[in-house]
Parts: sequence; C-alpha cells; structure tokens
Amino acid sequence: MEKAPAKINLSLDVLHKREDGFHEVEMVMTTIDLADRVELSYLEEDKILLEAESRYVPNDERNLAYLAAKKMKEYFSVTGGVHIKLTKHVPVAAGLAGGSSDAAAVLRGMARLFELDTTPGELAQIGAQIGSDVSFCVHGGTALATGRGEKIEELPAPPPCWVVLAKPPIGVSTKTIYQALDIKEAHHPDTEAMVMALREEDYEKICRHTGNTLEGVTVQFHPEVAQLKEHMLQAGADASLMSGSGPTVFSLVEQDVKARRIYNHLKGFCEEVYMVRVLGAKETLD
Ligand SMILES: C[C@](O)(CO)[C@H](O)COP(=O)(O)OP(=O)(O)OC[C@H]1O[C@@H](n2ccc(N)nc2=O)[C@H](O)[C@@H]1O
Ligand SMILES: Nc1ncnc2c1ncn2[C@@H]1O[C@H](COP(=O)(O)OP(=O)(O)OP(=O)(O)O)[C@@H](O)[C@H]1O
Repeated sequence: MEKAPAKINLSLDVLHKREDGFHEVEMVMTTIDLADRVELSYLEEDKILLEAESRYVPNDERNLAYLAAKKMKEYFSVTGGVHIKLTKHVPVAAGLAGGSSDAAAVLRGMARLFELDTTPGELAQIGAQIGSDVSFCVHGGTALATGRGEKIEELPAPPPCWVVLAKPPIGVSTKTIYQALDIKEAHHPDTEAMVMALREEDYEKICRHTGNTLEGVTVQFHPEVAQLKEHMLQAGADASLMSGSGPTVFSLVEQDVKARRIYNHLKGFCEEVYMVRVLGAKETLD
C-alpha cells in the first residue's frame, strides 16, 4: 500500500510567463496527514486496471494514476499488468495536489512491485511529464519547488502544528487561474524569508511569510475563498492561506484547543473541513 498525501503551499510566487506557456514559480510546499490510499498488485493480463472508489475521478487514461502506470510500463518496458485500487480521501480539484500525489504513489509503487532499478530523482523526472506537482509528490516532505514546479530542493520540515482546511463546494481549474493572473499587479510573497524561517525552525516567522500570488485571482472568481480566510483568522488562526490555485483555504495553528475551535467554527458553514497534522518529513511516505 502506498500513501498519497496532499500538499499545501506555505508560499507560492509566480515570477513570469515562459515561452512554453507555463509559468516560472517559486513554491514552498509541505505534505499533510490527509492522504489517498493506492494499492498495487500484479495482473496476469498485460494491461492497466484502475479501480477508483470515487465518483469524482475517471477510471481511464484521464486519471493521473492510470497515466503514471502507463508511463512506467513504457519507460521501463515492463511486461505484465497492474491492478491499481485507488481510495480517495483528498478532495478533487482543490489545490491540494490529490491527483499528482496519486500519480507519484503509482510511480513509487510500480518501482517496488516490479523491482525496477531506479531512483527517486528518475521517478520525479518521469513524474514531471505527468504534471508540474508530481515531482514534489515523488519526494514528499518539505521542499522548495522552482522551474514550473519540477525542480526540487529539500527543506527542513516545519515545526509540528495543526492544519485546518476548508474546501468550498466548487472546483477550480489551475489553467484558468494562471491565465487570469496579472503578475505585475499581484501580491508576491518573500520566498527567501520563508526558506530561512524553515531553516531557523521559527514557527512565527513561517506564519508571517505565508503568501500566494494566485490567491487574489481565485478570490475574484470565488469571493467565498476570502470569506473563509477571514473566518479562520477571526477564529484565531496563526496564519491562513489558499493552497495552490485553490479553492481550499488552510490555517496553521499551534495550540490543540485553538485548532479544534477553528474546526468547529468552520464546520458551521462549510461541509468539507479537515483538521490534520503537518507531516513535512520525508520518511512519512514509507
Ligand atoms: C498551482 C499548483 O498546484 C501549485 O502547487 C501548481 O503550480 C500546478 O500544478 P499542476 O496542477 O500539476 O499543473 P499542470 O497539470 O502541470 O498544469 C495545469 C495548467 O496550469 C498552468 N501552469 C501550471 C504550472 C505552472 N508552473 N505554470 C502554469 O502556467 C498551465 O496552464 C497548465 O496547462
Ligand atoms: N487520481 C486523481 N485524483 C483526483 N483528480 C484527478 C485524478 N486523476 C485525474 N484527475 C483530474 O485532475 C483534475 C485536478 O485534480 P486534482 O485533485 O489533482 O487537483 P488539484 O488538487 O487542484 O491539484 P494541483 O494542486 O496539483 O493543481 C480534476 O479535474 C480531476 O478530474
């Protein structure tokens, strides 16, 4: 069984648009204890069989988990089939990289199942062909991601804390948000300060430097994102931010009692609320 944890962006800065249509980014990401389950087993027949226990995701090549298995079969000339059982817990199209993490879990799982001679670095390269967030998900832990998100530099985990997440009942298209972004007008977080804060294990400094260039864009389409953020801050969150291209908003909270209070407060007007721990360290994927 492979765990496929969700990620949050502690900071996300968009630098400029590239010639290939993607944007150059600087993101600090960390994994959280909210994960899908990915179970892999051999199939006699030479095919990929995906069983996704969720009505929100497809069972065919459109599923990033299926695509990951296809890429692995091609790249390593694997003969023999694979059965993938995917149990979704991470909300879909939420800014939490659920699909990317499933794909990464399949890359790791196939390497293990077929005893392939590979490295996390090589798997991350294969992952980059599937999506910009897949490389980070292959490594897990906490990292600075640059390029279009595929260049990964490991960072220390944040100090232990709670993460309270609220996902409004809407899906957001990452492409639409990037397309609507006005880089000059947008807010840009201080990535270097965030990296330093992690290295210094300074929780308050981490909270102070959270920021997401895409947040203002998503808020224009979905004002409820700003409302959720405001509710979290009013209820006592140490920091509150939209993750990825949204629409999920999360809080960082040190004290148990406060985290519980924010969770209960949010539950009053949002169906999907989660209270989990930040994972942040690499070994948590095993
Ligand atoms: C918003 C984030 O999730 C933050 O972690 C990522 O930047 C997006 O990662 P992702 O969902 O894996 O994105 P992809 O599937 O690679 O790309 C979806 C679309 O988002 C836009 N995109 C994505 C990443 C990037 N660095 N620049 C972009 O402009 C492109 O229009 C692309 O067609
Ligand atoms: N295994 C999967 N799990 C979730 N969504 C998937 C999966 N495979 C394909 N998809 C499709 O990908 C789209 C985005 O899914 P996902 O949940 O990864 O978004 P996200 O959390 O916004 O990711 P990111 O933060 O990387 O932008 C959805 O439209 C969904 O149908």
